Amino acid sequence: MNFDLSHEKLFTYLLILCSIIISFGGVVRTHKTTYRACAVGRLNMAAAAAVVFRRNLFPLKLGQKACALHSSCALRDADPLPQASFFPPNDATMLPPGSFSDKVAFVTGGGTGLGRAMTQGLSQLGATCVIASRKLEVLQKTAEEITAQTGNKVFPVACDVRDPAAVAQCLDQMEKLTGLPDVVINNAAGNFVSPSEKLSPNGWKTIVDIVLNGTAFVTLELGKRLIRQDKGASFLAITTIYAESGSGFVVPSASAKAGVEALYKSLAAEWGRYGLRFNIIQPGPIRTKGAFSRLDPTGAFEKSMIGRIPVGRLGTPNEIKNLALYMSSHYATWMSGAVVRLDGGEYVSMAGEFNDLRKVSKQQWDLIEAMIRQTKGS
Ligand SMILES: CC/C=C\C/C=C\C=C\C(=O)SCCNC(=O)CCNC(=O)[C@H](O)C(C)(C)COP(=O)(O)OP(=O)(O)OC[C@H]1O[C@@H](n2cnc3c(N)ncnc32)[C@H](O)[C@@H]1OP(=O)(O)O
Ligand SMILES: NC(=O)C1=CN([C@@H]2O[C@H](COP(=O)(O)OP(=O)(O)OC[C@H]3O[C@@H](n4cnc5c(N)ncnc54)[C@H](OP(=O)(O)O)[C@@H]3O)[C@@H](O)[C@H]2O)C=CC1
Repeated sequence: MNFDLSHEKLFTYLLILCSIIISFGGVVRTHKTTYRACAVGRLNMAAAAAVVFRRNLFPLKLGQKACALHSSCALRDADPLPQASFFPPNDATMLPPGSFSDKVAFVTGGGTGLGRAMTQGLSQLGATCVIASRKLEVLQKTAEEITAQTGNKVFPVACDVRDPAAVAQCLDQMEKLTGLPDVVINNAAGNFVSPSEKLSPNGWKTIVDIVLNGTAFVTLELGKRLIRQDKGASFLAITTIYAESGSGFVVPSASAKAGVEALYKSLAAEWGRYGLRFNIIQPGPIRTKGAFSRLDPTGAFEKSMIGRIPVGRLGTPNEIKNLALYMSSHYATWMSGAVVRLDGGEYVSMAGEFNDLRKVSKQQWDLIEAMIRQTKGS
């Protein structure tokens, strides 16, 4: 038998062996600690798998091997590009204090990630907020933290937006707590990367139910109630840049987000007469736990993602917050049916036929130019 134990392979086998030993070590310990130790072992296995996966996709250069021994290093955030120093994110809240005084805001998925940042901003500017999603404990923690920070009340309400009856109950609860909202942000979403040939009908349905049906249930139910009470409001939906282009490997999300955009543009046209306006933000990649754990779980793609963003870095939740606050505020009452892309230029950079020519060096350009000039008259 021919064992080809190159340094690379030996290293990988050792890593996996260590992980197995650690997880086995956990199992033979006392009954009470078994679960936690197994979980640690599983995490090590996952980290080892991530390292192996990433190394296969983007082989490490010599001298970087020691880094791969540590899982946190293997999954380390990718660095911004040099030009990012021209474009530092400004996380300060942009609108004047009190911009949302006496306003009520309803944010789905407001307990985490971008939803949390938008809720924090609305609350800081005076709004009373209601945040809704499935995990009440997560919502409660966020609500307590933001309320303590801003002094304005944030109410957590458990709600699975896939269930229209649960949505109606959640809005009943909201009406009792705060009355109907002035600002609605449909931010809740579900997503995962998967080859489409591996998608089950329920996998498809789960994403489309959260993203498209969930947004529709919340928007239609709230819209009807607002119309009945003759109350105006601003609706904002958070979609994504690939709602426009489509994208492989996230096909249910792309399809559902495109549906959300059609829903919002249609209602902007139909329900303006009731004092309701509808707008859309398409964010580019922003590091949140919810998104990155499902869309880049190994960390292998972050560097290439940053590489195609002209601004040279990922976005921040606060950048989305500032845009969302403006679009939801009384400074933007003439804005309806708008789709605003906030992505550091990633969309146009991926779309342009010749944009890869960025990689051509000065010397190569001299050569190319000479070749083109030679064609004169031919
Ligand atoms: C890197 C960033 C760059 C760009 C970002 C651009 C856009 C980002 C868009 C986003 O939306 S990011 C936000 C992501 N956040 C979330 O997804 C949070 C909520 N997600 C969840 O709760 C789960 O991930 C969920 C969506 C799977 C829903 O959880 P639930 O418990 O309701 O579902 P199940 O676990 O029961 O699964 C339902 C169904 O789906 C199949 N499935 C689940 N995961 C996968 C997978 N990875 N691959 C294939 N299929 C999957 C699962 O097997 C079930 O189907 P079956 O019943 O088995 O047929
Ligand atoms: N981060 C990014 O790079 C990008 C994000 N986006 C969009 O931004 C928005 C926020 O994403 P992000 O903050 O990154 O990710 P998160 O995973 O942190 O946010 C998703 C939120 O949706 C809630 N949610 C999921 N399923 C349901 C459900 N059935 N009912 C009610 N709430 C639900 C989750 O709460 P819970 O689990 O408690 O239900 C969670 O708070 C999403 O619309 C996403 O598509 C778009 C482009 C890029």
